[in-house]
Amino acid sequence: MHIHLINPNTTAGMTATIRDAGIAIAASGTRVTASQPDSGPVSIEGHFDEAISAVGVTEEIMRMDRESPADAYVIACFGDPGLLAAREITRAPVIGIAEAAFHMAALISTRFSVVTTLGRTVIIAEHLLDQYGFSHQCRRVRAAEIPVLDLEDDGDRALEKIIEESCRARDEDGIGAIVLGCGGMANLTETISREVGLPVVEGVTASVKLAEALVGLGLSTSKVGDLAFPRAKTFTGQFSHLSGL
Ligand SMILES: O=C(O)C[C@H]1NC(=O)NC1=O
Repeated sequence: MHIHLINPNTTAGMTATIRDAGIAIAASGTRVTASQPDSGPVSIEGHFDEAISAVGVTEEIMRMDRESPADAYVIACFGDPGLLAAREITRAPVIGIAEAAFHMAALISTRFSVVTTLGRTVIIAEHLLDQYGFSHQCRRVRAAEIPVLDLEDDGDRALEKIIEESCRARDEDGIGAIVLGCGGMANLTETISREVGLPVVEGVTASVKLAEALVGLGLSTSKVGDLAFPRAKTFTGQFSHLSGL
């Protein structure tokens, strides 16, 4: 099977980190590819960045479905930008890394905390916890206070701060697991788990395994109701190419 990972920000180095983590966890019969939009924010650190990146996510899925259809798609940003829109435009399963990580964490612990990047994005994870129905199991969404691209540009310091915040969560939150709140943390799972002494759930790898399960079960996105393909209509301006889809 073919799983395609989409990094919604436009930083190729982070796409490579995401891709390598996906390849490492994939089953022997699974081919993992990855891409990022040509246009959009180099990092996603708030509501505005999320909104802009959602267009790039849907464009990437439409491009792949035209050129090299995947059996499943993963949106590899912890805000799950464009998730439902993406599910409308393809038959393949589409998994957001936050939703996947919450499900996996809930299967191995009764309480978990999330450690993400900047404090201003905490509310985004809190909104998703509420939307997906995991608020009662998540004790707290914490921020290591690192800009997203520090994961690429200042990795050692970023890792140190993520571990520090994860240890505070372990000591203060009464939890059994940690969820990593950024696609760019996809290569840090084992190190953080070893240093903190708790199971660590990371969304990219969780998504790949969930995608394998869905495809293996022969399940795809329902085209009945709200996730049916969009109603054909005229689009104007920079989106005119979407007319009549
Ligand atoms: O929301 C965040 O802090 C993390 C999110 N931003 C990004 O560019 N990739 C992500 O996973």
